[in-house]
Amino acid sequence: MVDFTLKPHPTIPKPEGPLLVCIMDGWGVNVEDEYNAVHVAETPTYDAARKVPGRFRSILAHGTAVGLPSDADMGNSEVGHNALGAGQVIDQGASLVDKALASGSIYEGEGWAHISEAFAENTLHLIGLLSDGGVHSRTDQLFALVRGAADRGAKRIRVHVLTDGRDVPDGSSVGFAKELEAVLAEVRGRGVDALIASGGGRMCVTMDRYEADWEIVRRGWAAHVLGEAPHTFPDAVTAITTLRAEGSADPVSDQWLDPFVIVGADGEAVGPVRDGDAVAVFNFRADRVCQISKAFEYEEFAAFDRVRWPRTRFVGLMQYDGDLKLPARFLVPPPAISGVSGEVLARNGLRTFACSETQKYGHVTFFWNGNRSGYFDEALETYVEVPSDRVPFNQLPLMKAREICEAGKEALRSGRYDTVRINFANPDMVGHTGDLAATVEACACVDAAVGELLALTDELGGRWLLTSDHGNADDMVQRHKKTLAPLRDEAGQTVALTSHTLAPVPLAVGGAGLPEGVAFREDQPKAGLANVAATIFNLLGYEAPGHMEPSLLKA
Ligand SMILES: O=C(O)[C@@H](CO)OP(=O)(O)O
Ligand SMILES: [Mn+2]
Ligand SMILES: [Mn+2]
Repeated sequence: MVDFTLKPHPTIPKPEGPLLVCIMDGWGVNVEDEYNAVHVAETPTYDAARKVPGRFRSILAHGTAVGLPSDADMGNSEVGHNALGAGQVIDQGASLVDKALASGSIYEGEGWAHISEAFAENTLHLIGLLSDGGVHSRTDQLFALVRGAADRGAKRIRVHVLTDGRDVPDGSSVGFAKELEAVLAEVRGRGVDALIASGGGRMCVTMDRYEADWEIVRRGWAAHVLGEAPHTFPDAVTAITTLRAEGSADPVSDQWLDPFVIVGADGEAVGPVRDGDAVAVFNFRADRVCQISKAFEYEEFAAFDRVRWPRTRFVGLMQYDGDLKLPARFLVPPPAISGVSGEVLARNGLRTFACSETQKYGHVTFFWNGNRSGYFDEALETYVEVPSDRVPFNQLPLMKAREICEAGKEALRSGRYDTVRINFANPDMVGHTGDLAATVEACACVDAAVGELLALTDELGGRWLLTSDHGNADDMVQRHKKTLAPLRDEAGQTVALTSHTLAPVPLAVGGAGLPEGVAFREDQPKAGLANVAATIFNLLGYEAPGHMEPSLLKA
């Protein structure tokens, strides 16, 4: 049972001004070389914070420290914000799916029973991100599901693939498509009619998030469900290699492949979705599959014209939104995240302001609150979303940092909030483009905006905590596994790294209202993101709640 009562801290008094909590998304602490955009950028705010003895350290943001299956797993926004907001290390989706596959329990639940009703007479469609990145999905889990369905009576399987190049190297989607083809050939050998049916790049097709651009989802619906796309191909490997060479994005990459449909010798799409079919989304992470789930599941739906809405047996690999019960049926129960800091604050009458731009809006609200889409107490909380641009973000590395900064300042000045929580998306979203120069600019923009927020917090006699959710901008080049030397292509150019990194992230505290003796303790060298929530309670003048990982402050 969670005890929600907050007790005053014995030595740290409540602050006179507000507490600013600032997340610089994708800002890691890493080797300081020319490929580290954080290091290359002009960052006077960050540099000053780093110099204060006892008030700067790094914390772990990847692997088992944040509930991922292994320490080879890079961190990501979902697990990062879950850990930051909950103050607990929670077994995350990827781990839960691994366990359910290993024990076979995935085949015993209501979700599997629901889809397996369609196996004898209809088609099972599997839709999701095709890579081993482990952020949204993993190919080994997809392959297990294909084989598991074939073993359990599925007669016809169609896979709809979203190419990655963001959590894994650009160009790797060809290899993943080949691996999937081999698994499908294997089950065809057992008499199952199994094919890849459609696909497209994850940033262009289906995997929009937080309703940034429904057109992305509409393109996916057209390809997966209606069997319609601007490009048709006889197979997925041909589709991906051809579109990589000739697609319409500039530059074309796995992330931005146009939608495509696989057609048979007769020119007909091999796998549109029909009434009575089963559809399973095989991503475990929620944000980028909520919208496609709504399109399948909701009878009332106005986001785009579906043209045709097949009545399907729909499941998610997990339930993606517990408040919305979306989707109603799922293969693996999602992590139970309770006693999160947002709820503790609300139950104690403390007032919260949270803000980011669309791309990260759900990160500082939904993920922060343990995957809950609503408020704990609307009277005490204000959430503000600044609409994101709809361009590849290296074109506009400033993104919405100015608008977010202004919204944050207004909230700080208003005196209406005990905590003001801000996420700056730039280092992460620009880092994912692989464009080093633009990412350097992104880091500088964020540093400047953070500088203004810290200065105002000081002026108001407040306190601040500066951190991140995982690395990204801190390493922008793919490296030789052993020597760590940058990889180069045939032309001698270094090969960009578009993914997150395994780097730890900064944690800095300060503010004119922070009593002098407050500093980080030295006995928690392995601390991670889950230690931040308790630290925040201390900064607010309270003892850390007992169910959370310990605070990192001594006072
Ligand atoms: O863009 C995303 O979906 C992921 C990377 O796959 O990034 P983040 O975890 O930072 O949201
Ligand atoms: Mn992130
Ligand atoms: Mn990211």
